[in-house]
Amino acid sequence: MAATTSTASSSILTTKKNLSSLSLTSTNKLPTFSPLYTSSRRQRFIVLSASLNSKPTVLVAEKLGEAGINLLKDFANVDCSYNLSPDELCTKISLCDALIVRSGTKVSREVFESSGGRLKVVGRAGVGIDNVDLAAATEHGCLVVNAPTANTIAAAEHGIALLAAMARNVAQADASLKAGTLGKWQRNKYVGVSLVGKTLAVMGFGKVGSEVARRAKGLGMHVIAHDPYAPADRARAVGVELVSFDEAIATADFISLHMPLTPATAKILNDETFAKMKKGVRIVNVARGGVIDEDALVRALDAGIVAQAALDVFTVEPPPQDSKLVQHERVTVTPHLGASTIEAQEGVAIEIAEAVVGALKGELASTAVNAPMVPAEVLTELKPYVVLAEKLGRLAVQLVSGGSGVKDVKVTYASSRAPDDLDTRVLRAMITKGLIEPISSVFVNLVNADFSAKQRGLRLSEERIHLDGSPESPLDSIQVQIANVESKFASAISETGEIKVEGRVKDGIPHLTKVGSFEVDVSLEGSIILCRQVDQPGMIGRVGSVLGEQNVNVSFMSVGRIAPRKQAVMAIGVDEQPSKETLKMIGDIPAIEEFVFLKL
Ligand SMILES: NC(=O)c1ccc[n+]([C@@H]2O[C@H](COP(=O)([O-])OP(=O)(O)OC[C@H]3O[C@@H](n4cnc5c(N)ncnc54)[C@H](O)[C@@H]3O)[C@@H](O)[C@H]2O)c1
Ligand SMILES: O=C(O)[C@H](O)COP(=O)(O)O
Repeated sequence: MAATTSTASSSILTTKKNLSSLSLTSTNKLPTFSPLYTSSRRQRFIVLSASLNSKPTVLVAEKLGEAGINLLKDFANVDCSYNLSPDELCTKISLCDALIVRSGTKVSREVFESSGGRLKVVGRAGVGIDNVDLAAATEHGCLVVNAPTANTIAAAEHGIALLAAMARNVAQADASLKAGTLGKWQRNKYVGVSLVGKTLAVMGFGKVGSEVARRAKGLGMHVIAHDPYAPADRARAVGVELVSFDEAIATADFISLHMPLTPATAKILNDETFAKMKKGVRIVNVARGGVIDEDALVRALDAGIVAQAALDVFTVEPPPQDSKLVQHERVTVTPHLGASTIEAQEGVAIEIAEAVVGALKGELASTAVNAPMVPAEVLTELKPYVVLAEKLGRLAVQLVSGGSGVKDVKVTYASSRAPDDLDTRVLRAMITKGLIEPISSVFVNLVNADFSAKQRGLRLSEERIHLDGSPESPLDSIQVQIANVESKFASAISETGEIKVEGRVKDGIPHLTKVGSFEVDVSLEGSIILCRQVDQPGMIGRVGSVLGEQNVNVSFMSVGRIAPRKQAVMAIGVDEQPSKETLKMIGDIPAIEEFVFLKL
């Protein structure tokens, strides 16, 4: 097994890679829904341990399409409670496993804190997740999923509708004509501007922005776009030139906003940027109100820099009745209707219901927002290694003697695969779970593993050893070492002074293959007793008969020794937890120098 040691070690604290999702494992605190790991041969990544008739509860806090509600009802108890106050939401949430919202509900830190750990998934029936406190969700191990595609066309169509309506004063002329006895036939007042040949700057060339661009080109407009992250080939495919922010705003006759609201985009249109625009520019916003400084927009309208604006979204929704912006004669407004078509709402409802049900079942969510997506085929391949990783973490931490804080953990993956071909994020998260859960009441899952480690001051570094050989299986072995601690089983300390456990997957079953410097081979099912003894005939029989007499079923036994008749470590897999008396009887066998019982 010629090995070339390579690749960087990465710290769990400093890595930029997000954690991968998403085992919805839980503590036993949940009365209705409690997915747990199983160590049976028919192992699934996640199983639901709730009794068959106890369904999870999903709170739908804003109107959701019928098809989505029906999908949810097939799997869960569904509570449709619309227009809850923040306090009512916080009260209800402690009884819910999942929450579904649109943009009208603030899912604040208080909501996660009030859930008492029961809330496992927040589903945003739409794109924007700026109303969900993502940091709080992650800290509470709550997965956030959205429905990013089903309302794209509706939003793009609404953008085009506002663009055309604004250019031709449709809303203003309509209001004027209908204004009761004062209604006027004002043909001269509402002369508009043409779209054809005008330059439209699409700010944010993502899903909605590119669909708006496509449609605007169909209207004969010259379309440019600004998006620092958009690939050039996507823009080329639509026939759009990507330009800088300053060029976009300085050359556009029309500006259409399609970026998310982030700290970088908040109030991106402000006094300074309005001043750089062409006099008479027209602005459409179907993205988020917060990307415009609304007071600055009123000033720019009054100064004649901005001729007109058409807004579907506002910093505060609904905006105040007396908002100067909403009441402005040259501003067209709609109450956040971008996604509100029958078709889009049915689509969004189905998309989010499927994502939430999938997440509650413990399946991978492809629309996870606060956890990276791991392709299903990668996860399928890694499944037994995921179990191995968690169990090695559990074993290693149980070997630490009480009082010594676990801070420095090194994980070594030996693999014939190239580093780029092996995504270890899931494994790292599961080792973290294994390390933390046996010594705390914290519930660790793939969403909050990095955060939980950081909170406890746990530094986990990773190293890859590249092996020669066929890269057919993803990993040869995983080794977990805990430095700067003492062990309650001295033989677990390696030559270099760390607690060391190593494991492999054999025929799909995780095995413990090394403890300290001793080679062992015991399948990681049930629990394990490790004994150190002076190697001599009859030891297996003696320990085996104590366990047999006490009705403890032995599933596996293996002895690793330095040399014949020298010290040896015996690893015994047991199905049941031996009583204290049984363990004492093992300890009393004269040749046994030390032993430890470890729960998997
Ligand atoms: N009014 C509505 O009802 C409605 C409906 C759907 C979407 N939206 C909103 O529209 C926006 C776009 O949605 P989407 O589905 O196209 O999202 P998307 O993620 O597909 O696209 C957003 C694009 O913005 C780009 N971007 C990020 N920062 C930027 C910056 N500083 N400058 C320029 N571009 C930047 C991203 O690279 C991305 O390409 C979101 O804010 C979403 O919430 C509103
Ligand atoms: O981000 C979105 O998906 C849109 O703003 C739609 O929001 P809504 O679901 O509240 O209509």
